[in-house]
Amino acid sequence: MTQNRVSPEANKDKVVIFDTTLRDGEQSPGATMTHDEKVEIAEMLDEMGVDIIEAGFPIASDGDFEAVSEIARRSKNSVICGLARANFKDIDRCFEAVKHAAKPRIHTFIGTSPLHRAIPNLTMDEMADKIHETVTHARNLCDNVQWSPMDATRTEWDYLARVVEIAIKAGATTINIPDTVGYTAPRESADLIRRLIAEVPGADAVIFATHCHNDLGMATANALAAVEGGARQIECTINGLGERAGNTALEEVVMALKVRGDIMPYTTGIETTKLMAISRRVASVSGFPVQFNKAIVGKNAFAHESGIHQDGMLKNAETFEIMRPEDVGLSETNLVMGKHSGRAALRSKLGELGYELADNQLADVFVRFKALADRKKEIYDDDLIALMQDEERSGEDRIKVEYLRVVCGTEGPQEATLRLAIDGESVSADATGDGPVDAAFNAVKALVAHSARLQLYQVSAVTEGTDAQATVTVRMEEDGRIVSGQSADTDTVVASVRAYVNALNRLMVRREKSGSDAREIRYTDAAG
Ligand SMILES: CC(=O)SCCNC(=O)CCNC(=O)[C@H](O)C(C)(C)COP(=O)(O)OP(=O)(O)OC[C@H]1O[C@@H](n2cnc3c(N)ncnc32)[C@H](O)[C@@H]1OP(=O)(O)O
Ligand SMILES: CC(C)C(=O)C(=O)O
Ligand SMILES: [Mg+2]
Repeated sequence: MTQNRVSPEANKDKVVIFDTTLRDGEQSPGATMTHDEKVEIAEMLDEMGVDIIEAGFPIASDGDFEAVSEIARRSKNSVICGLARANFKDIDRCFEAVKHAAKPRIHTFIGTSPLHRAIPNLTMDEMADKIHETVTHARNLCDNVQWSPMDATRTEWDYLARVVEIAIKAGATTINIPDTVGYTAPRESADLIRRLIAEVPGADAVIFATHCHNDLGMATANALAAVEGGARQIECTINGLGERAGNTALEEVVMALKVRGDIMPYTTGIETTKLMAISRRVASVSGFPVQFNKAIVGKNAFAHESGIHQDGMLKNAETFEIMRPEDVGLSETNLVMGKHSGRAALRSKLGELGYELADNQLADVFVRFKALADRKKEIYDDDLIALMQDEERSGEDRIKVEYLRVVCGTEGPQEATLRLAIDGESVSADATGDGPVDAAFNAVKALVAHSARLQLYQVSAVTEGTDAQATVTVRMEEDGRIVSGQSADTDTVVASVRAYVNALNRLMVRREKSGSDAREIRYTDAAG
């Protein structure tokens, strides 16, 4: 493959990492991030060496446009890309946002498979013309243009080859081949890219990219197979976040290329020691916890419990570990934290976990840390992460939990007394319910009436033991807006109410963004 004009970093040995956590990742129902959260994640991606950040879909909303623009303005090394449909209005809006970056990219797409061609009701020829005129338009604005035939893996070969050639002739510099519905399999993925590169005129002048979804659990395998076939850009997300079952996970492809360089001799520019910190941050802001057995970044990815494994690990870690935990950012040192620890140890431990705090922030966190240490004998890394996440979530909130008391036992109904501060004003309510969580949630509803429906209530223990903190995730939907809230506490009911209130705070932000009255208080029986 010859070197690409606008991606000089891409060459036959280097795989360009294109992160779409802030665009495809954010399309996961409930994974909406705030403006500030997106800017922060983009800065982390830039610092860890991601080549291209797809920062959003600028035409989708003013909020998306502002976020892409600010990410573009702040970008240091990464190319900043925005998504646009195949029309001039989307493309112009996209360029307006990404043009602030030192290295902007427009990514325009259209569904080319028979199923997707039927939606706009275009003939093959009409769609081919549209592709030519929209890619030409994008290229007239920006010298870095990516084009995607959505649902490429279910598009007829002849038509796919034809439209890829049209896009290249019109000036696309990267051709992305999306497996939009996670339908392909590794051998097919490799063959498709190989054949496009071999048979489409002009293919050797552009970079081919792969964008895989995980519907059949093959997103990582398909992306790596595409690289074997000649793709030199992998589109992926942190923690594999994304539509339905998600996208290829960035941490998986990057570590697979690093660990198996013997059979896949390609490099990436990713600083892998930053993987854990960004994974935790994305889990926190998206409200999507990482599954315990997730490759690379799951809680159990480097944990060994059974005797034979522990014995092997003690004698030689390579017996049961193919990568070193420190290579993905897990700490080597083991500072034991508890009620006797001071600020210096706390600062050092939080630094290892990816949190750099100013003195005043440390002072606040220290108070909460001591309160937790009074209730819990040992404070594990996960406890500290949960505490930090709680601290960040409650910062700007309009509704705060001040006091909760619940009476529960064998004889129902259970009773809850709750005091909230809403915009600084304290309000209280008593409520009953079928169980302590139901009673407490009814008290929240009595104070902050709303029509959002509870979609998910999930509790998991952060660590072991009966004094473990519980992490609670609450997901709610109102008028098509889906929001998630999370919290952790040694008291499950307290964590539940804080998670519920966290979701309500996010709902208010979403209402503000969409122009509806954020203060509007509505009560319907459908609530919860
Ligand atoms: C596989 C993917 O990930 S594709 C990206 C998916 N991401 C998103 O959709 C998130 C952001 N989307 C949005 O906010 C909204 O859908 C908007 C603002 C883009 C459009 O909203 P609306 O104008 O209300 O349209 P709506 O969402 O109902 O339907 C999509 C429209 O886009 C058209 N469309 C879809 N893809 C394309 C495309 N690639 N090129 C041109 N038009 C397209 C559809 O035909 C439909 O057109 P119609 O309104 O004339 O029937
Ligand atoms: C917009 C495109 C690249 C996409 O996300 C998909 O096809 O999955
Ligand atoms: Mg996708």
